This record gives sequence, C-alpha cells and structure tokens, in this order.
Amino acid sequence: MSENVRQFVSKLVSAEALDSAKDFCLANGKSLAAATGAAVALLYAARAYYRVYRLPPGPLGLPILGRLPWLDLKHLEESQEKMRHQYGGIYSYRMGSRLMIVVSSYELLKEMLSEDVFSGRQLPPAAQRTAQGCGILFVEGRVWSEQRRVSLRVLRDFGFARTESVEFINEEIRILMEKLEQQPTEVKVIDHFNALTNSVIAMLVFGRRYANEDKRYEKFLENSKFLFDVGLLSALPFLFPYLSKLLSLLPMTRKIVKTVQDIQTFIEEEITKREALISTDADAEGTCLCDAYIIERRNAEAKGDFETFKKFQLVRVSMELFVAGTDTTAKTLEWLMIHMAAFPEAQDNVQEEIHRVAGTERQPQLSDKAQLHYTQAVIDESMRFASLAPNAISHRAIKDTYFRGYLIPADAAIVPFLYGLHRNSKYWKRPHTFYPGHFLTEDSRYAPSKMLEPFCVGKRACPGESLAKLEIFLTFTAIMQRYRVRFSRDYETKVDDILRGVCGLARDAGENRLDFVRL
Ligand code: HEM
Repeated sequence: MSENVRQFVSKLVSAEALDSAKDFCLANGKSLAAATGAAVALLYAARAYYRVYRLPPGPLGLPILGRLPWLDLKHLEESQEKMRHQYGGIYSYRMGSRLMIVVSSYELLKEMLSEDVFSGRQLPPAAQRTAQGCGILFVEGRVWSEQRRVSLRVLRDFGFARTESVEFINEEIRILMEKLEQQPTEVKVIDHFNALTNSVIAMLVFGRRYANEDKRYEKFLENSKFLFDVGLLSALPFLFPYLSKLLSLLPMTRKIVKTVQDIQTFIEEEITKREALISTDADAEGTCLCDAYIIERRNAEAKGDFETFKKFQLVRVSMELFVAGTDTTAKTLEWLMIHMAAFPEAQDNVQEEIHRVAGTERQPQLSDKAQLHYTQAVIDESMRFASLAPNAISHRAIKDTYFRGYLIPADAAIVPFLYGLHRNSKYWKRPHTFYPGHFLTEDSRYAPSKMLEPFCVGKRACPGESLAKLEIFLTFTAIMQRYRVRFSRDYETKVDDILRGVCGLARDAGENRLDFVRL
C-alpha cells in the first residue's frame, strides 16, 4: 500500500483496525483467494445460465457434440420438424458447437430477416482465404450491399423477361427436347436440366454459349457442381469452429480450396477475353454480367475508386451465380417431374389445361401464364412440397441482440427453416399431401400464397428468383405439352424413397429414372 493511500485510509479507519485487517489477510490469504475464485466462477456460471435461460427454447445437448447424436443427418429437415412441433416457431439447439436459432414462423421470419443485425454470414477460415472478402454469398456490410445491387441490376437488365433471354431459354428447351426425343426412357433428367440451367447462367455471365465438347467448360461445370454437392464435410468447420485450423489440413478441405481456385482461374480467363472485346468508349453498352462490371469498373476507376469493382469481385460474383443459380433451378425442375410421375391426376389436369390454352403445337409462352391457373398452382405446390432449400442458407447474428425477448448471441447461426414453414398446419390445409388446391380459389383460379417462400425473405432473399421462375415455367410447360412422364420400371416400387429424398444443403429427390412418353 503506498504511503499516500495509507495516510488517506488512516483518516478513515484507525491504525489498530488497519493493522488487525492486515493480520487477518496474512492469516487467511489462501481462503480469501479461494473465496474470490469461487465467487468469480459462480458469477461466470450465473451469467452462462442467464444467457442460456434467455435463449429461445430448445433441447439440451452434449458438450462439444450438442444435439448431433440425436439428429438424422440424411433427413435433417425431419429431425428439425420434430423439434418445431415441440418448441414452436423459433427454437434453439446446438449442432456440434454451433448454436442454431431455427425460425419457421412466417411472422418471425419476415421480421427477423429484415434486420441488418441478422443478415451476416458465417465463413470458415479456409473459405475466407479463397473469397478474400469478395462476392455476395458470404460477405457482409458495404461490399455485400454494393455487389448485390449490381448483380440485381444485371439480372433485371439481362436476366429475365427480356425477349432475348426468353428466346435463349427456348433455344435451350429445344435442345433438351431433342435429347428426350433421342432417348426417351430411363432418363436421368437432372443431367438435362443441369445442362439447360448452366447454359442460361453462362449466357447471363459471359454472354456466350459453350460448345458441347468444350473440355475446359465441362471441367468448370464439374467443379461448380462438386462445390454445391460437397455436403457435410464442408460443414465441419462451421460446426466446430475451434477445429477449423486442424480441419483445413484434411485432404478434402484442400480439395475444396483447389476446386475453388480452378473455378476462379477459368472465370478470370473468360473475363480477360471479354475485356478485349468491349469498347473503351464512355457510353459502351454491355450484354452480360462481365460487360456490366467492366463498364462499372472503368467508371469507378475514373473517379478514383479501385476497390468496388476490382476484377476479383467479378470473379467471385460470377462463380457464385453458377453455384447458387444452376443446381437449384435444375433440382426444382427435377422435383416437378417427380411430382408429376407420382401424382398422375395432377399431371392429367396440367396437360388438359396446357392443350386447351396453347394447343398441342405452339410452345406455351409467358403470355399464356395468366390463363394457366392449375399449372401455376402445381408449380407452386411442387416448390412447397419439395422445399428445395429446407434451411435456406444460414445467417449470422452480427452482435448480441434481443429479439422478442430472446437473446440471439453474436455468431449464432440463424436458420430460416423453410421446410418447417412449408409443412406447418397453421398455414396449409393439407401440409403433408401434394395438394395444388393450396394455390387455387374455390372457382379454380390461381391464388399465390405469401406463405410460400422457397427463395426466402428479407435482406438476403434470393436475387435469382425471377430468372429461376422464368426458366421453370417455360421448361415445365414445354415438357408437359409433349410428354407423359412416369417412373421407369425399376423405380416404380421406390416412389416413397424418391419422394422422401435426401437432405443436404438442398433437399434432393432420391435416385430416380423417368420415361417420357410422346403425347
Ligand atoms: C429455384 C431456384 C432457386 C432457389 C430455390 C433459390 C433459393 C435461394 C435461397 C433460399 C437463398 C438464401 C437466402 C437467404 O440467405 O436468406 C438464395 C440465395 C442466393 N441465390 Fe438463389 N435460389 C434459386 C435460384 C437462383 C438463381 C437462378 C440465382 C442466380 C442467377 C441465384 C442466386 C442466389 C444468390 C447470389 C444468393 C445469395 C444472396 C445473398 O447472400 O445476398 N439463385 N437462393
């Protein structure tokens, strides 16, 4: 104790009292330290308990593993449904060490996902290295809003409802029809749909169609698909963040990083070709995403901004449009075919309506849509029933926040549980049945439902929704006009498994083959 302090304290207490306090401390030093330690531990435990107590309700789990031993990872959506029945429209549980806040109530989803604080994203260190803070999918803040704005503009200008885009999609549909004509049985239809959706995104991003035999392009597509399908392994650093350094040494993690690099190299080469093509005039006009970025970059650089549209931003955004915009649309189309094969009465009605409105020769067009009430209801019902992105893409809480009285801790994963939204009996008359009536009025007119949200809601909602819907409508109606779809012989007995599917990042239909019978 310094002399000044001693003098000050001695004014408050007598010298004897001070000396006896000193003697007490010397005699009981160890006990005091122990008592202080216990008090700190108690406070810490009380704080931890208080935080757990303030979380949305949910089941307890094991240390480190959380609820993992109780989850059916092949059908995660079903495990989460059970918890939804028990705990309601917002609940929490630990998956590995990651706290998940699962939201499926329509009102809560709308409210929560419209807030910036719940619009972050988790990105493990290995992925951070490859993303370098660029793109849309895994970035936050100003970079995210800027890149999203430009992409949405490009998607609007070049992506949908433009006559050229519709013509391009129709040309791809014609190619698809030729393939079905040549081989109508035992069709692995997802391959055809992937080819179609990849071509559409290639046109949107690079402004060109690639030849069938282009080996570089084939490898690029294979790599993009690998990233979409890689599944649980890529989720490990997300579930066990403290192991991410160790996990980054695994051969599979290195393969993922290498695949991303290969994709980026391909895209960089394509951009360089595009740069050489586009005029340097100030009023130059582009025809694809690459052009739009190159023009934006030149304008920004003229104003001294060398960051916002740097080349790597374009590389990342292009890559993400391929990863997010191809398999998703293709798998939605595959589910539609599966549902038509599984529910032939619905298929009868769709075909009768298309033939009545567009006839049997002229391919159905967007202008027919308003009259195709039942067909639109079937497309919506198929998206509800499949719930392709059962957990959307999880968001990150940027900081500790209270939401409707619950604590949402920083870094918790916010899971928009769209499957739960789409199977809730509060919103749907027959949640577990394929029932197009969900989207029809009593006099059989199409009535969209705001509860159907396959593209999610809020600030991060899918920017590709309109393009996807355009591709789905044109492709589905063209096929239904010409072909009766049914399961190939070996798959007729496996319908339940096919419909149950497998749940990864997307909810995939089970292994299937289809026959297309010409009408
Ligand atoms: C049927 C097809 C599709 C479905 C079901 C779908 C679904 C979704 C969902 C659920 C999300 C997550 C939203 C969130 O985090 O809240 C998302 C994000 C995204 N989607 Fe789609 N999508 C589809 C097609 C497309 C297409 C065609 C494109 C591009 C042309 C695209 C580009 C993106 C991008 C870039 C994001 C990230 C948005 C962000 O983080 O701000 N998607 N999509």
